[in-house]
Amino acid sequence: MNELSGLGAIWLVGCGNMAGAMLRRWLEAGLPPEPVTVIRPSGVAPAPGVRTLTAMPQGETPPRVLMLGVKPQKLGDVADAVANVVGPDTLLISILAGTELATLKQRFSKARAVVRAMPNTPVAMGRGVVALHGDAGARRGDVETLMRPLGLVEWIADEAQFGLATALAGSGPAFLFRFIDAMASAGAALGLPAQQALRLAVATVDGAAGLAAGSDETPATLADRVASSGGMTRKGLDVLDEGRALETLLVHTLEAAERRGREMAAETR
Ligand SMILES: NC(=O)C1=CN([C@@H]2O[C@H](COP(=O)(O)OP(=O)(O)OC[C@H]3O[C@@H](n4cnc5c(N)ncnc54)[C@H](O)[C@@H]3O)[C@@H](O)[C@H]2O)C=CC1
Ligand SMILES: O=C(O)[C@@H]1CCC=N1
Repeated sequence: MNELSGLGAIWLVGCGNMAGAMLRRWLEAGLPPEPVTVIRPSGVAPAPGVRTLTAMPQGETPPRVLMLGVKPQKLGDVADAVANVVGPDTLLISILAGTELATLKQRFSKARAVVRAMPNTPVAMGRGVVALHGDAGARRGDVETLMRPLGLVEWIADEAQFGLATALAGSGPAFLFRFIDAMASAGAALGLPAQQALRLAVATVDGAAGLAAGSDETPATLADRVASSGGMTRKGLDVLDEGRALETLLVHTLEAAERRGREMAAETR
């Protein structure tokens, strides 16, 4: 039996881009659709066989797993209905950026365990990242069973670092998409046909990421291997490295995202 099929009833409250990507991957990885209930305003099933409702079911056994997948700004809209359906056997997982564990525990005090999960969109391919924080207790194994098919799973022990992990890995795909665009635009600005530059940029980032992921060498060593002595690449690296230009830009980028996470934590407290 697939490990995912033993998890019991799973309810997803909100199923847009992110929760939808997680669900697609779970189904692909062997989660049967029958135990899944999706609660979403459209009532449109995100996948065949998944029970899809426009409002929280009433009078049913509390789910074993309930995942909150709405925007943080919508937490207040769904919180009372969710609090009414969680039970002492429910593992509550929140993918809301910013919203703190203490806020979730206070709102959903009946839940057996409360965990924050921060996925990113490549989970749709099983090549994402899921950062986790919380007191899963005896349900830790269930959390890991659920998240493992999505990609790299990392527990973040200190919640103070969860916002940074969110900025790096949760928001990270967006920053990399910008990087791909910037590489392509630079190539086009200097004379390559735009579509060809984009194809080259996407394939280069894909291949380089695969090489970094599959290698025991550090990215710095891999970069040195590309940069032949006295060759072209070193001159390009010198531009990125001058005054730590790229690193400084990324520090500012992560800081800005993390700062917004802290604001959202306060807004949902
Ligand atoms: N998009 C991303 O890459 C990531 C998003 N997140 C988190 O995931 C959550 C959702 O983000 P997205 O999927 O991007 O947004 P989204 O807007 O695509 O999804 C939110 C869904 O919630 C539904 N919804 C709104 N009100 C509802 C209600 N009262 N009851 C049930 N469902 C309701 C909407 O119809 C929508 O489908 C956010 O809290 C965000 O912080 C976390 C990690 C990455
Ligand atoms: O932008 C956001 O708030 C969420 C968190 C990580 C990715 N999307």
